Amino acid sequence: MADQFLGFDLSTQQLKGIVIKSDLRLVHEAKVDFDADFPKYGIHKGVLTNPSAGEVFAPVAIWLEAIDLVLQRLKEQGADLSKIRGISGAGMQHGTVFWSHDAETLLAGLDGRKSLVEQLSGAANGGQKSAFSHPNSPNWQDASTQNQCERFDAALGSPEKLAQSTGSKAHHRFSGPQILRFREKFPEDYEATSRISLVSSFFASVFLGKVAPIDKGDVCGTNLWDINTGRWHDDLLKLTAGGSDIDGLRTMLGDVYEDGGKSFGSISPYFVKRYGFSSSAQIVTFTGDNPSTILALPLRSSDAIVSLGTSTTFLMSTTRYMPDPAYHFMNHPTTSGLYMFMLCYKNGGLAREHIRDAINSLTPSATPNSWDLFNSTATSTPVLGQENPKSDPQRLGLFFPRPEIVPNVKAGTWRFLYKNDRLSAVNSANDNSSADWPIPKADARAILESQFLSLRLRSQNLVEPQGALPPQPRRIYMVGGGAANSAIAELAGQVLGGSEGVYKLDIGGNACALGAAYKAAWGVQRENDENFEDFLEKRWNEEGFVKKICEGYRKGVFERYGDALKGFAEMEHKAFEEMGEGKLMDQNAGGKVT
Ligand SMILES: Nc1ncnc2c1ncn2[C@@H]1O[C@H](COP(=O)(O)OP(=O)(O)O)[C@@H](O)[C@H]1O
Ligand SMILES: O=C(CO)[C@@H](O)[C@H](O)COP(=O)(O)O
Repeated sequence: MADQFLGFDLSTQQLKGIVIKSDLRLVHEAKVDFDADFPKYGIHKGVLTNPSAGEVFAPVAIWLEAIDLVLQRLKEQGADLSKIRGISGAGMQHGTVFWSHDAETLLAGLDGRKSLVEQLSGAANGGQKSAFSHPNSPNWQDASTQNQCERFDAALGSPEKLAQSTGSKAHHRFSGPQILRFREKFPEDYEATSRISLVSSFFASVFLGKVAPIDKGDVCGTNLWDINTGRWHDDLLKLTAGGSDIDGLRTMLGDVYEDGGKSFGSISPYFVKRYGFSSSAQIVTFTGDNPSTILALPLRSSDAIVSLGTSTTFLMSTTRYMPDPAYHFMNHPTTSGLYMFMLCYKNGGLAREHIRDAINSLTPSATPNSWDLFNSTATSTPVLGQENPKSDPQRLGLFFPRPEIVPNVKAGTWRFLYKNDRLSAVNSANDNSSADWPIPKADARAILESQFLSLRLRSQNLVEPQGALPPQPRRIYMVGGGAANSAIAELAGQVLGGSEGVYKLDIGGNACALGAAYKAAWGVQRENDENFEDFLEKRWNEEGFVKKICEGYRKGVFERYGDALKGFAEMEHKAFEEMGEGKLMDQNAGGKVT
């Protein structure tokens, strides 16, 4: 019987499941789209919001329903789940799930004749016992914890010190500030909580039939884990637990294991009975979606991944731990001594969609949701909006329909013309078009340039000269929903460079789920102490697995975008002065030109 492995990606808007063989080739894939498949929850783009408090959250019940549905869809496609020897998954970073005191009993006693949601979610079983002390999981887009973040940053003395210890300054979405707010806002629910999971360990728990440990990469998204000592940070636990029951909180969070390929045990009998899994299928540590994505490719130093999902993230794997409040460092999910560098933006796919829709609305015959007009408008607009680079000002904009993470500013749109070291604001109101900045057409190129300039500004100290070329990534790999868009890839190459070019994965639609499936295969099949990189290298098929989309570095163009970084950083400072949250811009966003 040929062994197969199952990988999942539980992201903002979808759950994707893929089956691979031992040679890493894809056999089946299926997905569940939360808005389309579960309209009864009233969600939009996967979440519910309470804008007055900055809250963004998702009912955990949706994810339970999605697990049953995606497995059913895999089976309908002909997947033989009895062949699966290992399962791993990726949960969107950084969400938090609160289990009730009944959780372990309910997880252990799941009946294969009933659905997960019926048995685990109190709301769906007529208010009977629920496995959750709170029905919702704060989503990574949540911005309700500014107060708690300030207390976290202050707890160790400064954002720099917190970043030095935990890999990041305090972030709204991280579990530490979220748990602190949860305890203060819902004290009874906190009392009713037995264990706390991240989305990834919640997801592993369902498959395992008991609450699973948090992964060593994903735990770095809590502001509670000391990366240097490899332990929970007592001072930060104390702040979160309110100075009282630190050991209680430590128990709620559980142990974290060094081995990212560790099996936590065999699959829950629920899945054996209901879907025909083998009872020996192993549940291998589930990690965050970003750490999982870096496992989908044999990343070399100076390679970068740009993930264009609901969020935009920029990922690199590095041996250098250089924490800074501007970005995140996390433990590599499989390999000791390596770290994941990450930048994460809330205003990714949805911000681009706003401009796409505004452009489509100018043409009554345009197909709704089509990217064609957005793409042709972006690529036909000159670099930085300058017909004549010598005389025209640069067009620079920030497009944040949601509060942003980098920089930490409230929602807003800023458009500037930059010339002779001076920024002049134009058209901040979206309906106020002018010849200097025609709205929405000029926005198409400007938003892409803006998103990639921000990545370039903040990653410039991590990239190295490539031969005779200036410092830049070697390869840029595009992943996530937006990787299907060749115009976006083109702009990524123009702004960020990439001495070998811009690439995408050519196997299946989802790097993150592939990374999880590869980790499951490694966890089960590795021989002795074989590390993940060697395991992948042996099976990697460069021609079959990746595809070059376009050139990266373009002489002259790359340098013009380099010149634009100064005005871009000044623009961010202006936006921060107007709408920033928290302390100094340099501490919050690292928007410095070096
Ligand atoms: N052809 C395309 N061009 C640009 N963006 C796209 C395209 N197809 C999908 N997207 C974007 O991908 C986003 C979804 O990304 P995906 O990675 O699938 O989801 P998730 O955030 O749930 O992981 C959508 O919000 C959409 O903006
Ligand atoms: O890291 C973060 C948020 O902290 C994001 O990347 C989320 O993990 C969401 O991922 P997508 O839904 O955009 O794939």
